[in-house]
Amino acid sequence: MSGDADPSEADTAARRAVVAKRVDSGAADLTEIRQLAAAAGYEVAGELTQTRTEDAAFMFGEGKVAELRDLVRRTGAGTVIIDNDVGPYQTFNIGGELPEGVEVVDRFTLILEIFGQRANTRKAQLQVELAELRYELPRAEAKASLAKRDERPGFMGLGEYDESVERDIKRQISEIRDELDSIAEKEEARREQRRDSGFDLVALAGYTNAGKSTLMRQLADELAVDENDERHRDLDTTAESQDMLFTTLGTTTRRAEMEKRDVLLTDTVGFIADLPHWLVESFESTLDSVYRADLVLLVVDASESVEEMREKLVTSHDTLYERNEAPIVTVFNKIDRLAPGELADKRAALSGVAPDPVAVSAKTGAGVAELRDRVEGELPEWERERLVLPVSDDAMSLVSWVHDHGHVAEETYAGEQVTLDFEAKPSIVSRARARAADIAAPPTEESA
Ligand SMILES: Nc1nc2c(ncn2[C@@H]2O[C@H](COP(=O)(O)OP(=O)(O)OP(=O)(O)O)[C@@H](O)[C@H]2O)c(=O)[nH]1
Ligand SMILES: [Mg+2]
Repeated sequence: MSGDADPSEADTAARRAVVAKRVDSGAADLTEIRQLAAAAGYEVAGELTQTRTEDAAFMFGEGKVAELRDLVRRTGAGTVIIDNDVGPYQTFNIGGELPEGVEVVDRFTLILEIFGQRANTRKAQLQVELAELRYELPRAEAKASLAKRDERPGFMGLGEYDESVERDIKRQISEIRDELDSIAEKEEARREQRRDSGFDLVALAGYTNAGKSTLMRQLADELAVDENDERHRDLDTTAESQDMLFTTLGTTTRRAEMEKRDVLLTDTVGFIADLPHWLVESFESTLDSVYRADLVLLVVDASESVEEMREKLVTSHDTLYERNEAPIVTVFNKIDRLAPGELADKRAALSGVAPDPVAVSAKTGAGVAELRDRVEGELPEWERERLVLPVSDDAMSLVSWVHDHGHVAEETYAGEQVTLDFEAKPSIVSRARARAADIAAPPTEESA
């Protein structure tokens, strides 16, 4: 290609990619990396796999790298995406063997690229920046120490690296952490406030593409409760959601319609297997709404094979295991895509990792009513209380407060008295009792 190709053509070439993967043994599976590449907006023009032990210099064997170069030439790809943890020197070396200007991207930079494109809130942007810096840090360290020891004079061709680069990265990391901490504190305060108002907090969790956002639309009211909602095209019921990984990056909260309980439902970022710790940690607070929920709905795509479902369930449980405090209900989604009998077989095969799952189709709405019942059944128990109050303005305001924060079974008026029979969270019941006591025997001037 000539150097002065028109920019849009150059752009198309850059988005055309070859995907490659090396495994130590067995056959390399490119399904996921292809999906990730598509999610980042690449067009996959070729693929290459190799089964062998890792080559220190090139990741692949040298012959394979030559094959890769030919494939890149043939397809006119501008990017090579490698589904391995490629070291900084390996990236540099592979790049040196490829036609001029071809970029080498590894699995993690690809995921970061997707996150970067989807980050539409301050928090998500900070998290992406943090992950990028944490990816960069060990590379800057390696470059700095190499430059210092002057072992590889030619290495400076990569750019001038010294310790100030490293120091700068560390300073930026600590600034971003501080800002993320203060965002997390505000979110925690908001969660507590919502709990105090009688809401139960339910979080949707699960592997990316399981159908969490689609299920959210089935369960939620029209009313949005988060200020950044309008930026989530996810929630737009008219938008046809795509079969894509990581469509949701931030979290969104909406009220869900339940029989008795007032539920706030939060949609979250999807899990994915094999993420390096620095990436998981950068997005940790995204999962706070899962860890701190009253109930977690763990959504899995039941149209996948039993093996895939098991692997994803295990990944999800691993992610939840350490920090999660809430009970978990497993939801088998996409049952509209199952053959007769398939659901029963899968239930049986997965009973060890998913005891008693609820089966739904977020698309058709099948099973969603059962899911609502199950959510109400699994939420922490409410307390029952009966209050008898003299009819007054204060009593009426308490009655409407109880309606807002709990479920009133009976409200009867007899003479000058109102009897209120209701259920609510224990904390709500005790506040109602205290207010009722004040109404029955108003505090005197001195004690007020
Ligand atoms: N056939 C069928 N497709 C579904 C169902 N639920 C979701 N989908 C499709 O599955 C794809 C992913 O759905 P999403 O709701 O975006 O998945 P998600 O879990 O929010 O994904 P991330 O936001 O990437 O974590 C979309 O193409 C949906 O239309 C279902 O019950 N049946
Ligand atoms: Mg989603």
